[in-house]
Amino acid sequence: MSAVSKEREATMGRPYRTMEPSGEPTALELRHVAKGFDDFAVRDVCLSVPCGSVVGLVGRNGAGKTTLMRLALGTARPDRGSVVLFGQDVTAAGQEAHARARMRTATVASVCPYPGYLTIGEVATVYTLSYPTFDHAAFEALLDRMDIMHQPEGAHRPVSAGLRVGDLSRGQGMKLQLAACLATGADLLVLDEPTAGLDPIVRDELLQMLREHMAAHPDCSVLVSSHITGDLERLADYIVIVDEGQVILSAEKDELTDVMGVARLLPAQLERVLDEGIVPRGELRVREDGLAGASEVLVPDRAAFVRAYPDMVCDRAAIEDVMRLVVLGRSL
Ligand SMILES: Nc1ncnc2c1ncn2[C@@H]1O[C@H](COP(=O)(O)OP(=O)(O)OP(=O)(O)O)[C@@H](O)[C@H]1O
Repeated sequence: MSAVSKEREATMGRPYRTMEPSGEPTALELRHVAKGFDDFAVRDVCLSVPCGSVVGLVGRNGAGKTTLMRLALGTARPDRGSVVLFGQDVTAAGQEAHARARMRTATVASVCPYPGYLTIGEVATVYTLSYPTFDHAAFEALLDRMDIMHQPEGAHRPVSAGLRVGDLSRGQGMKLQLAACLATGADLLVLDEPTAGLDPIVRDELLQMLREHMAAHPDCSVLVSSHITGDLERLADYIVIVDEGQVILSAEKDELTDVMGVARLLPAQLERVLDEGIVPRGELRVREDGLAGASEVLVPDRAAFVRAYPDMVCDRAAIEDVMRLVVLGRSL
């Protein structure tokens, strides 16, 4: 049996690389959080959102991303571990403390959660009740910019303030949510697939608004999940990959996209790489791609790999490549 096939038996789904806590201030930390359901469990998750950063959460369907967000927001309670919001352990401090810290967070859900009978004006009123900091003028300016409502000169109220949520398209509903979320002035935004099901133009508008908001509010922090990894490549400072309720990789985004690489190797080439040991053991993630027995190989340092093996093909890694290989590949 070759070294490759012997090693294949091990390691699917094991953590590949996780970051140590850096000691810098955080908006959110999950510390060794566990939560069990009948058929699913979150296991020993550590995750942090440094103040002023965007953390992108990725993973396949059912990996546990929404559950982690619910644990962060206090709509699910951990069985073990703690949730720390703005430096305070809200799990230990109880529900009231969590509710107070919660007022400094705002969310966007993947499906517009407001009842269809509410008008846009009533949505704004609900937000005003929940967030004393809610900025009406900013909300209306954002909606105006997104072509959901506009206020003709001399009119007392915007023409679409009476439009009902149920009459909005999916894209308009997501724009409405994001506008409301940004207008809260919250310190932590938790965005669960905010661009799912939107066309590229609307996605681009939403991402642009979010980037501008981050530029204008440098202390604002964001935890955002998405299956559209290209959006995260444009937005995120850190990437956290989740699988089967576990964090299997957390890293700076630039480390993934600028440092790692994906090599496409024939069996003899892979054997040579393994035999020579230039890449440390356990640092490669390998997956056969079915074409002529070749393998896709995630390498931790593309530049070093290309220097050592100039005859082999090694491309820049996209977040999607890293996720696929870390989740499905074997460690070698
Ligand atoms: N309250 C609950 N009771 C039982 N099971 C639950 C509950 N909440 C979540 N789960 C289970 O947890 C698992 C993870 O779900 P979750 O929504 O967190 O995944 P996800 O990564 O957000 O998935 P997707 O990308 O498809 O949205 C699923 O199997 C789901 O059925």
